[in-house]
Amino acid sequence: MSAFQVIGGKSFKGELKVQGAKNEALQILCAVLLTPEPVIIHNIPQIRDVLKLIEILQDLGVKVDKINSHSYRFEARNINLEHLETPAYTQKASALRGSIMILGPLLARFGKSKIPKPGGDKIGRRRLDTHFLGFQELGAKFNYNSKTEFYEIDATNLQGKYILLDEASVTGTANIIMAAVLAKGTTTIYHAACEPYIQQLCRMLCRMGAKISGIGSNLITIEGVESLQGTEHTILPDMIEVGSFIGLAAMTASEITIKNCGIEHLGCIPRVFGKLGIQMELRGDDIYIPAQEHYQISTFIDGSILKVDDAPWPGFTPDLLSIVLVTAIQAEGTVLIHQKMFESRLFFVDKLIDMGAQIILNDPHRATVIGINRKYPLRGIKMSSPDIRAGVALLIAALSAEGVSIIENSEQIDRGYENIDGRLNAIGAEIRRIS
Ligand SMILES: CC(=O)N[C@H]1[C@@H](OP(=O)(O)OP(=O)(O)OC[C@H]2O[C@@H](n3ccc(=O)[nH]c3=O)[C@H](O)[C@@H]2O)O[C@H](CO)[C@@H](O)[C@@H]1O
Ligand SMILES: C=C(OP(=O)(O)O)C(=O)O
Repeated sequence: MSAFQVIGGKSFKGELKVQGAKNEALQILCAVLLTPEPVIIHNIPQIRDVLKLIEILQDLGVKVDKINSHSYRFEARNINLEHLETPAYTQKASALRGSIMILGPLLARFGKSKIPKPGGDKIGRRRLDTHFLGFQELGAKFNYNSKTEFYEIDATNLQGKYILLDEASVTGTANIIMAAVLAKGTTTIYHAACEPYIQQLCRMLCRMGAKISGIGSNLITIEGVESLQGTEHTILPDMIEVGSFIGLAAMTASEITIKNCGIEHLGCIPRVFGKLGIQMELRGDDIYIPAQEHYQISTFIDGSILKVDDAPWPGFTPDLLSIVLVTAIQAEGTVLIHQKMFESRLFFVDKLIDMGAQIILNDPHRATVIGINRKYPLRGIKMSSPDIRAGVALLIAALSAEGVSIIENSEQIDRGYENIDGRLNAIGAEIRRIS
């Protein structure tokens, strides 16, 4: 287990370049399985989850060539489905959440697939019903082996259909789209997730020859085609990283320019951080954040306490609530954070309270932050990162705190943030990897 040692209490100045989006990369990488032709992908973040998924593809027989630091060429011509029966597959596929999205493409192209219970953040129950109910609607047979904890699907002939999704699941929508592009006839998916990364997946599939309409809405129509061809695709900047850097700048009173943010794809993210009183200037595709000693949380129009909650896109992403929460600690004012989607994502506030933050955990879904308005700094402590976003929230808290903090289980942070220590140290942070 590795750890970060953080010497906090400093402000930074400089530029941070946003990496390619983790959650888009996981979808796009799975889509290379849909064609025997080469697919070139640019802006692939070099993070643990993505590199693990690339390994799984390689193990399945995909030819992978690294073109440069963030671009790869994939060719899924010879796929070895027997690999799905090996212990190596079980071990690797159960290590991350995104592996679930190889199911749709394998089902579409080869008529069968299986996967162990996927991993990912331990942030509460994460059901997969939407994925399998969708595959079943397309005519697949589904079996869950509770002994081996394997989900298995089989289909000789996928047939397009009207599908009303159980919930607007992001990976569920991606999986069903990828199964439907090669199905016979027309599939209509209603209550589809519609975030920018799903839009990116659809656009890439259309370049490969798929026929998809309704992109960007929650009603997607897909006319199945016989086969797909190769393409070239560039992954968008990671919106969760953009939000994380906005929070970091505010908490540490730093002057930071966040480069290449993909502003048009950020939805309400800048506005939500704006409600915490953080000033931002949009400069082309960059966000400039001046050093701010003081930022004040706004209230609702009637003067009542601000609430920030998550919702499927275009609502506010649940992945940034931990960052909003930590950022509010040094603001003036009060905010209620309501994490509706996940049950166990707010427990990390215990550590923030140990550091001196004024937070009440109302229940597993809600926490009230009473901003301390820099009356005193947080103090460094030893803690452990429970998930990617709580990990980064703790890192932000540690960078703002007086003294030394240790963040154990820093692999969690590496799952989603590329060389975070190197990039933050380059603008003045003091983060050291220890084991
Ligand atoms: C690899 C990947 O892309 N992971 C993201 C993906 O996970 P993932 O696709 O696994 O998440 P889902 O969209 O399926 O659902 C997330 C959670 O929200 C609940 N839910 C979902 C939709 C809804 O309308 N109501 C509701 O309560 C689900 O039951 C589940 O507990 O989307 C999540 C929600 O944006 C993000 O946190 C994850 O980072
Ligand atoms: C919850 C997340 O990831 P995953 O779905 O991969 O666990 C996340 O990126 O915040």
